[in-house]
Amino acid sequence: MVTTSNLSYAYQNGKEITFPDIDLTPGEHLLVIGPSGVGKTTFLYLMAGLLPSLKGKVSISGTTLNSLTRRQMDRFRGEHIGLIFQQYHFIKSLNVADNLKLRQHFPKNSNDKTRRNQLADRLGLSEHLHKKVTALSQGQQQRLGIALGLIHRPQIIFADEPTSNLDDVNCAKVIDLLKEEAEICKSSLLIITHDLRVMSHFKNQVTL
Ligand SMILES: Nc1ncnc2c1ncn2[C@@H]1O[C@H](COP(=O)(O)OP(=O)(O)OP(=O)(O)O)[C@@H](O)[C@H]1O
Repeated sequence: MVTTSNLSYAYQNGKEITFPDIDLTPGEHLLVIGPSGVGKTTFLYLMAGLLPSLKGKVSISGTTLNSLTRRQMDRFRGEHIGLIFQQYHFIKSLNVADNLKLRQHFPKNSNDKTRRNQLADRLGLSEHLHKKVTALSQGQQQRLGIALGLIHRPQIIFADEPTSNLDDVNCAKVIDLLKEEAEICKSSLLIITHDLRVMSHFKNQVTL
């Protein structure tokens, strides 16, 4: 489902960062761990087609990302990939429910209220659906970021430090939710984390 080979990247004036080859099958989980600054987020951005690789290639469900135009890549990502970022990408002028609705609308043109309510409930956001996102706490924003990454039932879930701002109760809820969503949708799940609470739940790990 997700394979990388001989992948490397270099930021302007930075040295080349090389990455291990991975082969992630449908429904498989993988943790990416390693010290700060080693290139974990860069690896995720390359696999999600948010950065072009310097060398090597990424294939997702048989599509080689380098072969897509930027527009095709945006559409492909919107359809197949769920991204959970360290920094949130919300529309600040909209409330929580409308951010979720917008993510359902593009590109799948869905308006599945049951799905929105179910995810909001699982992530403890039900009573905040009509709040502006700027009125949410850090932890609530992180949980909304997780809902946005999952709402369209992506085939592949990439999550960058999804539990960094969460207390133990919400961390456990998020781990359960990620596992369950991956199980139900047979999605591949790749998580970058330093969080020992997450690491103890996933055996398959690669260290950068
Ligand atoms: N936009 C950028 N321009 C230049 N250098 C960058 C940029 N983003 C990251 N880097 C550098 O590339 C290297 C890898 O960064 P990256 O964010 O991928 O590391 P990381 O392992 O995810 O770190 P952390 O665990 O602290 O989030 C670091 O040395 C970083 O300083």
